Amino acid sequence: MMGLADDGGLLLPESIPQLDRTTLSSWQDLPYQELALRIISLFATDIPAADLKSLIDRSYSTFTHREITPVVRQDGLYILELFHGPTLAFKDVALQLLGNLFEYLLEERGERMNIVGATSGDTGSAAIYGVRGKEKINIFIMHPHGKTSPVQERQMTTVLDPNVHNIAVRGTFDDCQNIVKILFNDLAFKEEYALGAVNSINWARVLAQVVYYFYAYFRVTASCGEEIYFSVPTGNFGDIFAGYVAKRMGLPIRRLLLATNENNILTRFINQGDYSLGEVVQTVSPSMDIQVASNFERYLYYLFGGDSARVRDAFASLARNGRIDVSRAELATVQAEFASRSVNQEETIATISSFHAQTGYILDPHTAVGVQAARELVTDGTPTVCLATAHPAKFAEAVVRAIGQEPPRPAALQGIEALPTRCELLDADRETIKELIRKKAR
Ligand SMILES: Cc1ncc(COP(=O)(O)O)c(C=O)c1O
Ligand SMILES: N[C@@H](CCOP(=O)(O)O)C(=O)O
Repeated sequence: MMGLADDGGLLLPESIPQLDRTTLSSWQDLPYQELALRIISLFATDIPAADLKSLIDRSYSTFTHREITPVVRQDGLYILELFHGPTLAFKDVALQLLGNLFEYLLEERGERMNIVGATSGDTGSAAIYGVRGKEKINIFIMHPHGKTSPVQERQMTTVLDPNVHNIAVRGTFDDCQNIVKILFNDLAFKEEYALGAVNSINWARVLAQVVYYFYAYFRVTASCGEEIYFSVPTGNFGDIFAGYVAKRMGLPIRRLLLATNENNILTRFINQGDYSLGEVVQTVSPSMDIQVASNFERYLYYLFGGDSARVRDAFASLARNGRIDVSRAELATVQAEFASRSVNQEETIATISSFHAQTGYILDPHTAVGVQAARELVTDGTPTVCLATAHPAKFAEAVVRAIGQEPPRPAALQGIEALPTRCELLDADRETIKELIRKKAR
């Protein structure tokens, strides 16, 4: 419920449960909701099992596929479709649940909450759909003005419920995320306005995303013990960090393949140990146009052997010198756990095109980044699951460039251009955003 810890750091569980082969085998055939209950219960020990079950069932009843996150086989790869929720991106898997968890806990405590979030396109609409119309919740979402896809922007700004406030910020996603962190670090403001977080700084977001790594693993392996790869298109390091948690819990993942677009700070880190900030580049996979990968801090905690003081020093160094350094031995650990490729826009468009030509399947540009990275990195025949993080209809322009035709539009997007919108255009300035929250908070 608190989002960031009071010292400005990200929260983690005290310990990560370890699963043995027998437990894993007994989960092999569970439906998604049942599996979610088993995994989330290991962490959410303060919510009675019957309540958690009903929250999970309600959250996934809004998905249009009965399997919630089905896996399909295409061109020798397994595609984990994470876009069957209300806003057609993987964020729905966590945010449908988070909206209901917030409502449940606020009701229990007799409290209200003002959510403040940042989005490069997908978190925003998924969070808005997760909490729209909820009595005790107000939501403020900042997106970088003109830098999301047109569909992403409309999915947010056409929601007119009185508890929803969209802010187009003159700046980048990093500016928006920075303002969120500044507001959460202003403890007096955080307390006065009861701020809540929907970004992956909220541990519950990561936890809900852990589930589909298990679900996909069980779909593509015959027995527990076989090792596989996951290829994850990455921006804020949240989704792939969920995979890392699954691996630490004992899921047999040989390596996580981290795929970036031209905003490749994480690829440079994994391949050369170079974590140095650059300028944000606008690409055809806009949701990954991020330099400061928020969850990287969580990974560093484990890489540094649980030494929080070193994590704090690393981020002080980032603020001072624009870079974080690790030792050779630590880099070797990183490279044993991850492999990485940066895929540029031309390659992304070419991947959508060639994949479509070979299979008839249309990839969205973010998924295409992950597919291309997998094609380059997997040379040993190990089964590989590529996370399909969004539906291609959210990024029609890029798809048309690649295959010369629009992807089919799901019902959720029909007529969205004709709907009225509401949004405020503001500077990337903390005081301006605070002022708006003061005016609209309930
Ligand atoms: C469609 C899509 N793919 C990939 C990503 C990257 O995920 P993460 O920021 O968790 O690394 C995002 C943004 O979060 C996204 O919206
Ligand atoms: N790509 C994200 C950026 C925010 O990431 P989050 O996972 O921390 O919420 C988006 O689409 O908004």
